[in-house]
Amino acid sequence: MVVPSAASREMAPESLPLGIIPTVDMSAPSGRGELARRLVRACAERGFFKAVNHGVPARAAARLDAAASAFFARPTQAKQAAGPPDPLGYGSRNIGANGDVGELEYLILHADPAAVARKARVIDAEDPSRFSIAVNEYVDAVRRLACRVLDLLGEGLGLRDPTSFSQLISAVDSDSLLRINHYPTSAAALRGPGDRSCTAEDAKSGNSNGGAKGTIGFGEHTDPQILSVLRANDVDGLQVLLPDGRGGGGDEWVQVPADPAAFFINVGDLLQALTNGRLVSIRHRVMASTSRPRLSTIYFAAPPLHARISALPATVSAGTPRRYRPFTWAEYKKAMYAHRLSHNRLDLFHAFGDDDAADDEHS
Ligand SMILES: C=C1C[C@]23C[C@@]1(O)CC[C@H]2[C@@]12CC[C@H](O)[C@@](C)(C(=O)O1)[C@H]2[C@@H]3C(=O)O
Ligand SMILES: O=C(O)CCC(=O)C(=O)O
Ligand SMILES: [Fe+2]
Repeated sequence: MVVPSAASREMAPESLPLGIIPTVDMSAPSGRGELARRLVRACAERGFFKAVNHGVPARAAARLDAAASAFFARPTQAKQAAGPPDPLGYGSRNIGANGDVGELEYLILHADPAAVARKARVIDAEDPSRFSIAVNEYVDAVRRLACRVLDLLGEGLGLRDPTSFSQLISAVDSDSLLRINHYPTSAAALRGPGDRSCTAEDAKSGNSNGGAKGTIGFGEHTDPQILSVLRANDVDGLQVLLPDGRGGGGDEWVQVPADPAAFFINVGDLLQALTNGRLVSIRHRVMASTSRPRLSTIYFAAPPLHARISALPATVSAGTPRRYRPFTWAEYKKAMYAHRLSHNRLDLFHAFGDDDAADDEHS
């Protein structure tokens, strides 16, 4: 386990070394070109970065947190009216439908305002529009941030159309989600009699319901979508797996120090496929805290279900043949829901020597 030093937490000018946890100043003090290059470096070498001066109003974040905290403070029975997750809705401990368990409760919402309005009726029966307004305002702000990041990545990668990625997530029928996770201090509050907590060792061995130390809040996985935009309160817990050679000495879990004013942005599986592996979808997990509850919100920026995901021409060459066969997001989602959280889903879509010419940039 690597705990970054205070120096690596400080904001670095765009040209300085990345550091274990790259920090990117989205106000572009060194110019747009430098910002685009730094984002590409961070997403290619780490798969994630911490965004500061990101432009998301603190008021939008505070309003959403207040609405979420009010929901999680409700009696269990009232919360269950918004579940079970199908896969949208309220869930507790069970993650997905394949036996994964974590020490959390959560809400998964489709980011579309009509879907939010429908769910708001059971989430805040007293004043559904209060909940919808908080979610819609927040989603608008984080979608804008995600689009800015994707456009800069498109520029930095030299795409023929640098807006190719952001177009996918801003389509009216985009399948983006908002997930709000609540990790209570007393995990026992979520468990029934006889249930045990899930440890890092259990999660590794596929048995996510064991005992002992190092309790897993949310087991290791990659995010399947294009880009994930995460914000959490001041409670640590998020860890990322730095692949061999990047942290020095083998794969290593790195603790990401909490910063409620920042966003933590990671590459999803689809962006790895669209860039032919140039940008990497990083494995991450959350360890449960024993002292204070953690509240986190993640916007998963996704394309429409029918979108065809195929490596963009700028990322395919004779020396770098296509790594994944083209697929639709609907096809990928089907595979993802059929597997455990920790499964390497992109492996299911390997091209195996198929080095056809790349498709058009608009998939
Ligand atoms: C075990 C599962 C939960 C998950 C769907 C899956 O079958 C595999 C991917 C999981 C994940 C991880 C990132 C997001 O939190 C999530 C909403 C997603 O899109 O993929 C979850 C899914 C879920 O909790 O439904
Ligand atoms: O709750 C968190 O901080 C991250 C959880 C996560 O990775 C996810 O929901 O996909
Ligand atoms: Fe995740």
